[in-house]
Amino acid sequence: MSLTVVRTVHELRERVGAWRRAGATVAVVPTMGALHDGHLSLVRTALARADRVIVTLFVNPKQFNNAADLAAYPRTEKDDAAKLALLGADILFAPDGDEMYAPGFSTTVSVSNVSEGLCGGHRPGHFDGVATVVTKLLLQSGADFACFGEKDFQQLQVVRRLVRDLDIPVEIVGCPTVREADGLALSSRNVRLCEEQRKIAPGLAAILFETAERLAEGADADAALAASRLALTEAGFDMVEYLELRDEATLMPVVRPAKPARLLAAVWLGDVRLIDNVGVAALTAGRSA
Ligand SMILES: Nc1ncnc2c1ncn2[C@@H]1O[C@H](COP(=O)(O)OP(=O)(O)OP(=O)(O)O)[C@@H](O)[C@H]1O
Ligand SMILES: CC(C)(CO)[C@@H](O)C(=O)[O-]
Ligand code: BAL
Repeated sequence: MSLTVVRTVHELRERVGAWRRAGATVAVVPTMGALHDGHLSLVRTALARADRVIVTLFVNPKQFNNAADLAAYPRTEKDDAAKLALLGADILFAPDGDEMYAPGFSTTVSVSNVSEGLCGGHRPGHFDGVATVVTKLLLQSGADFACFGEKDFQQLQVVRRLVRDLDIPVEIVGCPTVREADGLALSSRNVRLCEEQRKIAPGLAAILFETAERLAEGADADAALAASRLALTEAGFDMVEYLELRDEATLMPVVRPAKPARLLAAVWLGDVRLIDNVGVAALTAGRSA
């Protein structure tokens, strides 16, 4: 089967309806394009889960709180389609702005609690934009499965929450972060790093993994996080936007990881913002804080 590029919700529904009548299951992978191996790992997971796979490509203006970031976002639809055809995805759904948000569009999906703080605290309106477009993509595709990367960990929890709260009949599949050989999490924004910044960038993952290990061994969280902030600055990052330890499921702040936790960070190199996160094993009863 070859890849079909679909531009309208009407055509998407027609095609999915035909698959359904033939008894096929469907997975969707929402993206903003500029596809790299991180995205492709989501597509592979989707192909393994379902008979048919839709990849969506929409650079969603509602989730950008910074006009320059939106303008600089890479757009490479032709290359993206070629990669997806090679992998065996069935549909690339790439609507234009008016198809997604018809004139007069007035609805916002807003998820509280998990979307507060972290990226939500620093990108006002971002998760309202994400929740609104993801809700639309899930309803438009009617998929049984939807794959999201753990690289955007808070986004994954926001999506899990909205699907539960709105009774959308889809299983959310979280997929592990794909990294470069030096540990840097793949991201469409990495191409904007200059040579010097690219050398500094893997320091983020290295420091997160080291800190996670110290926390799992019972190190004092405040002291460990303060040391890591300093280490990030010394490594050459221009700004540490946040570095926090949160409960893995609720994203509430934690001081001692009695349950599985996540260490999440956002840092800046020049005008490029990088995010990453790693799991922190729960302290066992025998370990002291
Ligand atoms: N390195 C990665 N490993 C696994 N999944 C990823 C990775 N990078 C992105 N994804 C996932 O791909 C999906 C689409 O993400 P998106 O198109 O925003 O790509 P991105 O590389 O994260 O771009 P950005 O520069 O916006 O962060 C999301 O579910 C995201 O979590
Ligand atoms: C989920 C998403 C495609 C919604 O626009 C976007 O936030 C992304 O690419 O992670
Ligand atoms: N990967 C999350 C999309 C964004 O940064 O807007």
